[in-house]
Amino acid sequence: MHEQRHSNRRHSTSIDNKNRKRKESDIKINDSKKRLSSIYSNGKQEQETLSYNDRKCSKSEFDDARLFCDNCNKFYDNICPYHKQSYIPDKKISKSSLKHSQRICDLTCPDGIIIKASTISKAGKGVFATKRFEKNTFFGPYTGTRHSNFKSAQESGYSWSIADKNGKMIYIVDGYDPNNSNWLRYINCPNTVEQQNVQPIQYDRNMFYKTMKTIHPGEELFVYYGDDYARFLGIEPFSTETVQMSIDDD
Ligand SMILES: C[S@@+](CC[C@H](N)C(=O)[O-])C[C@H]1O[C@@H](n2cnc3c(N)ncnc32)[C@H](O)[C@@H]1O
Repeated sequence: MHEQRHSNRRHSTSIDNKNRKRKESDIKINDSKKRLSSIYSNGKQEQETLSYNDRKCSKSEFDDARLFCDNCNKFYDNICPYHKQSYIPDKKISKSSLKHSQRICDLTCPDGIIIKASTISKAGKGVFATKRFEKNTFFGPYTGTRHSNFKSAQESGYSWSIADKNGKMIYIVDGYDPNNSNWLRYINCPNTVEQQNVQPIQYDRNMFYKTMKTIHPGEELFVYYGDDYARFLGIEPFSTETVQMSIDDD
């Protein structure tokens, strides 16, 4: 799997180093968002102007610059030209207007998303829909501190690893810090395969979340963290190979 949820802890670097890295990663995230939103928000026009490739991709050819369409069961260089997909970016916030007690991640929820106590006992907070979201709606990207300290990622409980096409980790994105992360950090792991309604998609070196089915008002969002972390939470692993790279079998 390209995506792996790690259990536990943060790393430490100097403040300057941290700020510089944060700026660099902000630029990269913005590029990916622009790509995804230009593809999705302007889909019709893009379909005419961008060339897309409907060649089916094998696992070894996995390349996160392409997007998988569940309906066609194929990868495309850009948006699937046949099936509707949409992208909902985070709510924009002005850091200067933040009140003392506010945490940045809590303010990034887009319309139709709220954070409150999870339906899973002792799981803390979770994310709920207050309006309907269609299948194939993208959210994100997942934001956080970027580093490559596997051990600290393991201890954080809020980390995804971003991998190259050979499965080698490029970096970890760690949403542990509530002031350097977004609302996606609150999405819990489902206890059963039926509960799962969101899947992680690595696209353009960022982690996005995509709805796997229609989500109705009142429903909690759940993304499977992977077998290892499921075990850590005491959940019977049920890897359904839902990640982008692995839905390409005949
Ligand atoms: C990425 S955070 C999710 C947000 C977290 N609930 C919170 O309030 O900040 C992952 C942590 O949430 C809790 N969690 C997520 N899914 C869970 C589940 N199915 N059962 C128990 N705890 C869960 C665990 O403490 C886990 O380390």
